[in-house]
Amino acid sequence: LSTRAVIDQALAGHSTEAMAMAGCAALAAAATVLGPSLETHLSVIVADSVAQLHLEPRIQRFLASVETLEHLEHSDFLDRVTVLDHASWKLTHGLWSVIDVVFAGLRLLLLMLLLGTVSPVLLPLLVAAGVALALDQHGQRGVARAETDTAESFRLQRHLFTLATQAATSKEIWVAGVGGELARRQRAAWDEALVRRTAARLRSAGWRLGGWLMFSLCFAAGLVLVLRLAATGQASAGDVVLTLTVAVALRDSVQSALVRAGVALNAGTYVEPYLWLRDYVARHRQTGQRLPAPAVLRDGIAFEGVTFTYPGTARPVLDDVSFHLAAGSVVAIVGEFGSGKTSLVKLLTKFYTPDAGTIRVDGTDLSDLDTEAWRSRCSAAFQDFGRFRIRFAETVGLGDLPHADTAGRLADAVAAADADGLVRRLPNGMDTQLGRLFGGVELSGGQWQKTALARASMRQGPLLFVLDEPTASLDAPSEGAILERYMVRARELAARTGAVTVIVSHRFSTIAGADQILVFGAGRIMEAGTHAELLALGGRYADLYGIQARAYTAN
Ligand SMILES: Nc1ncnc2c1ncn2[C@@H]1O[C@H](COP(=O)(O)OP(=O)(O)OP(=O)(O)O)[C@@H](O)[C@H]1O
Repeated sequence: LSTRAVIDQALAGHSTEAMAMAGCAALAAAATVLGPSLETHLSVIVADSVAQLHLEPRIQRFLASVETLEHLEHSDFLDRVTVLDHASWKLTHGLWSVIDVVFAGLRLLLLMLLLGTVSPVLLPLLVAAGVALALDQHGQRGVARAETDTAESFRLQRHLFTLATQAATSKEIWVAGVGGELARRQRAAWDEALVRRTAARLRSAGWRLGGWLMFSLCFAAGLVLVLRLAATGQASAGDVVLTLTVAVALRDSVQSALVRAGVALNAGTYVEPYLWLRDYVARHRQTGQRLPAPAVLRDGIAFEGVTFTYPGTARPVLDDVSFHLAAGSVVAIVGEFGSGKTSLVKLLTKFYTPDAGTIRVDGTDLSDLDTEAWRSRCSAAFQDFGRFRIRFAETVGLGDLPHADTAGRLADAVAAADADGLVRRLPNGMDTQLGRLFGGVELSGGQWQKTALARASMRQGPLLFVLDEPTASLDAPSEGAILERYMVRARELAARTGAVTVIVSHRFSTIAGADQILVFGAGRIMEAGTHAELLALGGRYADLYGIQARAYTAN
């Protein structure tokens, strides 16, 4: 507007007005340069703080508040988590772009009003710009769909990449010489995802190009019209300059609106999984009032006709299983690989719910107990134990967060896991940072297992103490020392809370002292009794025990 006024006033010989208008034009130009730069800085600051401080912890809290672990088997859940991985910044930045789009729209509207002051015939250009935007958004939606649809291939590619680059797995890959094959599979998974994503992006570019061409043609026609108006004296020289200036600004504005709309729409790719996840968690969070866990166990834990099948599979891994774990007892579970031992432990810790039958804790259905309250009375060391690369004291303290800083508790837990010698060898003792990734000390498999055992020994009053293959990565002297300590600990816990200690093991030497031994086979209990009773029975347990005993003797 100022530019048009400068030209028209100058041509009319009004130099003072022309100077004043030139000043206005300079101010407007300065604002145009400063505004976007300030906005960019502000958007980065806001996106960073919202993403890191609020969104990522929120997504983690979502995931942590699902009652069971069944969701980890659902591919639609995993697809969304894959899309959301590292996406919080993009999501926040994208949402900021929605504000940008609104302002870009207002700017477009203003430009069109300016054109309207030259001739109302130019106004339909706004419709042309709208159509161009709509075509662009249509293309972007296709890209978003392709990203969600190919999330599984993408996940496979990431998984294969991680396998090939992590120290633990790359050793096996190196020795087996399958690096090339894994790279080929990784490439195939990546290609599959990339082909669909690229096709969607090319289609999207086509829609964008088509829309922009259509708009450019309309604008060229408008410009011809203004020139003809000027030729017949119905428009001034200032009008022609205004139309040309707006032409350039309009082109930039439409392009910027398209880009911003693209970013905002891309945020939609992350908004959908985020909202889906939020709804999923709301549906699967524990609802209603549940019963507290008992203070002490008096009767014990009973499985009554329990059947369980993993989600998405057909065959039950536990099939109509019934048994009683007496309060205060040490129960060993043995059986062949894949016979359902760990699955049983997962049901006990409420990671899954049975399809049929009931698990009772002192007569109360486990599903009626408050999940968090029950888990807070469980201690467990799993065979696929976590390797938490933080300070040694912290990795142990995670087992009982309220007492993570209590030196006495930590020391007892370390002693229970026979890890005192390990701590003495660490350069900074309990304060040693673990993991080479963070400049700390890397532990061996057995040493990591000891940290898991120590973590599981932190709680002083569990009702259920689970040791799933507790000594699989340990040498014979450590195994002996640890089992001796855990037997003592089991008796102490039994006296304190009536706790049941469950030991899952393939090593029969580790379980001979148990009060009850359950022998599993194909998801059912084949035999049950004490070591002496089962040997006298001369069945499966006696066979397996005999094989192991002969192997030890031969060694
Ligand atoms: N998350 C899962 N989804 C589907 N099937 C599973 C899952 N976890 C285990 N299974 C299957 O359930 C069966 C029982 O597995 P489980 O881990 O309970 O056996 P296990 O007796 O503990 O075996 P191991 O001695 O090898 O540890 C196996 O056939 C296994 O393939």
